[in-house]
Amino acid sequence: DNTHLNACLDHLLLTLSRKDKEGFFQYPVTDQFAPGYSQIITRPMDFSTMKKKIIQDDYSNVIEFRSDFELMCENAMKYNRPDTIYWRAAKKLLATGAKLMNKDKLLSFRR
Ligand SMILES: NC(=O)c1ccc2nc(N)sc2c1
Repeated sequence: DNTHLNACLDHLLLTLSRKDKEGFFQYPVTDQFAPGYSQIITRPMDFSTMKKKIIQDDYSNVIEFRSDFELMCENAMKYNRPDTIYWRAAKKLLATGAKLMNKDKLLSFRR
């Protein structure tokens, strides 16, 4: 059962979500706000979608959760130019996530 994993993922999501004070990553990006977004970004991801996936038991481990988080940040660094607040927020968020879900540290959690 995913009970323990989901509790961990909820904690990670809350911690990462709190870093996004401007709310750039809370909900799916619409073409209305970001012209041409759906043509440029083939695999959209955002915190609300990640929350839904936790509730639906879609994640089997933290690695899968981290992949969606990284996808979300990389999408923003692909669509937005480096001199934008969105690109800079994504880069900063990505660094926060890397520390929180450090690859080496996670290996020690494996059975
Ligand atoms: N996550 C993103 O890439 C993102 C979010 C919000 C937003 N609003 C705009 N006017 S462009 C834009 C991009």
